This record gives sequence, structure tokens and C-alpha cells, in this order.
Amino acid sequence: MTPSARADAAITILDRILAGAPAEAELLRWSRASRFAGSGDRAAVRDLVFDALRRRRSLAALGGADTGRGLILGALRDSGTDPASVFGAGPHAPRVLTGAETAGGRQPTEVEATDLPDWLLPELQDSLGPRLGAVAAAMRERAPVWLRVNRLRATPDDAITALGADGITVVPHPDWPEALEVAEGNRRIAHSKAYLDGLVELQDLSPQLAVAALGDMSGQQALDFCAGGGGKALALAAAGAARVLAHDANPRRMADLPARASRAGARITLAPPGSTTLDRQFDLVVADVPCSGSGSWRRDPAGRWRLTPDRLAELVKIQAQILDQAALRVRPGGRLAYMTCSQLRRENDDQIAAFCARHPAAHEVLRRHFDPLNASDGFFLSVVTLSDVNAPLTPAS
Ligand SMILES: C[S@@+](CC[C@H](N)C(=O)[O-])C[C@H]1O[C@@H](n2cnc3c(N)ncnc32)[C@H](O)[C@@H]1O
Repeated sequence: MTPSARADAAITILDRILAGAPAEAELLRWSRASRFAGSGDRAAVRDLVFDALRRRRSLAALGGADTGRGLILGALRDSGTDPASVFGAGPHAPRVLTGAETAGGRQPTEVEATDLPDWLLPELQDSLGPRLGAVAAAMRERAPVWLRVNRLRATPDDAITALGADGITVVPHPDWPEALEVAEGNRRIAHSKAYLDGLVELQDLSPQLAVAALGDMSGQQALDFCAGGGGKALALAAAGAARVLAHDANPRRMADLPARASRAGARITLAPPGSTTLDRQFDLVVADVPCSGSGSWRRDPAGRWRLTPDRLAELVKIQAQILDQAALRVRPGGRLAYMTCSQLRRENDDQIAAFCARHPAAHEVLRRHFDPLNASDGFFLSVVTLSDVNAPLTPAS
């Protein structure tokens, strides 16, 4: 595909996403319908779409319209590329620019240049303080790809050598060498021997650092209460937990977990809702709750435009209810680890403060904020010990 044809495909996909379609599903639909597109084309179109969504507000200003055409035109102007080299340039190109499009567009205002929704700016300002500007700028860029060395199968050196044999170059994190940043070859990971043999897992840096902050788990009985695809459950098993139980209110989310666990050599037992294995208490309960995702918006760039005030309020309620349910499964003296991939105080610090206020036996022992400047993505961890789970609890409303 020519660059113009790729731009035309991106415009069509963007228009569907802006109309409310999920980004990944639209990209997949286009791939399936475009047999002529090679893997390089698919990757390039994906990058065009995701880059445009990450900078939607500023590109819409530059391109003169919040549409697929406007965003791609804005992106060309932003990079100093002559739009006429793409629009109207060849048989599969987007149609030639109109006079109004050529004359339209302007520099984004300071607020538009943050590429964040207006309604969230005060809340992000309150949560991030003076870091907001730098965090917003980082979230306009692509996120690096990180791998976690699976301690059950390999040392960092083993993993680096195996990845190298498949042409994948990585750089270990200076403080946590099991976290490997991919410098080259990220599109080869899924087919690499290191990945297929379970030596490495795809996991962003911040959740890796959060699980590392939980310390040695040797001998511990752990429950991953919101296991989803199992990223945290696998990390807990690799960190030495003697037993890991994985639960999710939507058990279909855990469908891939048995295969992932088997590849990783991890012993993880699934506990769907209602399972009697949940009727006991654990040394460690992880609650990696549903959240705004505001910490990982550069990986899910449509997420920041999808979130609404009502949905955020609903998530905050759900999180409080999950915390209360998860707390019941912590043994006296055990730990509850609350995690979000959010950067919003309401979902993080305020949520934990409210939990501790209604749970007299809870004492916070650790709190960590990660953001795209120090850990590639925004993430929150709070660890609370529960001295007596039978203490009277004021349930979350
Ligand atoms: C952020 S995702 C978990 C991601 C997962 N831990 C991982 O590392 O891949 C949140 C999960 O919480 C689940 N969930 C939502 N409400 C729940 C509830 N009341 N109890 C348990 N799980 C719930 C969702 O189905 C979703 O899979």
C-alpha cells in the first residue's frame, strides 16, 4: 500500500471509531477485509489511527475538523508534510482537499494541546499537580513495550539470550532487571521462542513494579480477586506464591488463563463466582479493579474520549464494593493489595481513605503512585493489612 492508501484506510477507520465503534474491533475488521494489506501495512495503519486518537484535540484544531480527514490532515500539518502529497495523490488516496479544508485549521489552544477532555482536566490537575503538563505530553506519545522475565522458567540473562536469537533486543530496567524494555523487534515477540516457551510475558512496567513492591511471596496463599486475563495472577505465581487462586465476576475473562499458566509453568487454580474455594481466607488478596484506565491511555488511546463523568462515578462505586468483598477474604493479619491503572485521586487515594474509614481493622502499610514519567504507565498500589476481618464494617453504598 502507498502512504496515501494507508492514510485513506486510517481515515475510514477513524470515522468509525469517532462514531463510537471500539478501536481494536475496527482495526481487525479492516484487516480482515483488506487481504492485499501486508503486515507492514497493517502496522502502519494502526500507528496512524492510534497516533491520531492520542492527539485528537490538537490534530482536530490543526486539521480543522474532528473527523478522520481532519485528524489525518492535522497530523500531516503537525509533521510538516505537504498534505497534497497524500490527499489526491494516486488512485487509492483520500480525495483531494477542498478549498475550505486547505484554508481551514489553526494552532491548538493551550488546553487543546494537552489532548485531554475538558471535564477531566480539573480532576487530573488535582491528582497530578505540577506533573500534569509533563504527564499529558508523555501520554501523547506511543508507549514502550515491556516484557516480564518469568522467574519460573528463566533468569533475565536466559531470556535476553533467547529473545536475541529471534532478533528482539531488550534493555533491562536499571532497578528491576526482570523488566525488559523492548528496543527492537516488538512485532516479533508473539512468535518468538522465548515468548512461546513462557520465558517472558508481555506486561507493562508499572504493574511489574507494583507486584515487585509486594515483596517475597514464598509460601503465601494468594487470591487474585479480579483476575481478568491473569496478568497479576501469573506475576504472583512467578513471585513465589505457594498457591494462586484466580477469580473474576466475569469468568469468560479468564478463558485464556489456563493456557497462559501452562505456558508459564505457573500453578493457578480458577475460582469462578460461587466456587467454594473462595469461602476461605488468604494471606494476600489482590484487587486489580475495573477503573478509568487513565494511566494507560496511550496504549488505549480511545479510552480518554470514551470515559464519561457518569461512568467514572459508577466505577468508583464498583471499586468500593469490590474492596469490601475482597477484604472478607483476607486472613487476620493478611494483606489486601488494591491496584488500579488510573491516575485519578478519586479512584486511588480517596478510595483507600474511604475504605480505611469504614473498615476499622484496616491499616495502610504501603502506597505507590506510578506515572508515565517514572514507570511507562500510570498505576496505583495501596497495600492494607487487616488485623481483624470480623470487625464491624460499614458497607460501601
Ligand atoms: C482491570 S481488569 C483486571 C485485569 C487483570 N488483573 C490482569 O492483570 O490482566 C478488572 C477485572 O475486574 C472484573 N470485575 C468487575 N467487577 C468485579 C467484581 N465485583 N468482582 C470481581 N471481579 C470483578 C472484570 O471482569 C475485569 O476482568
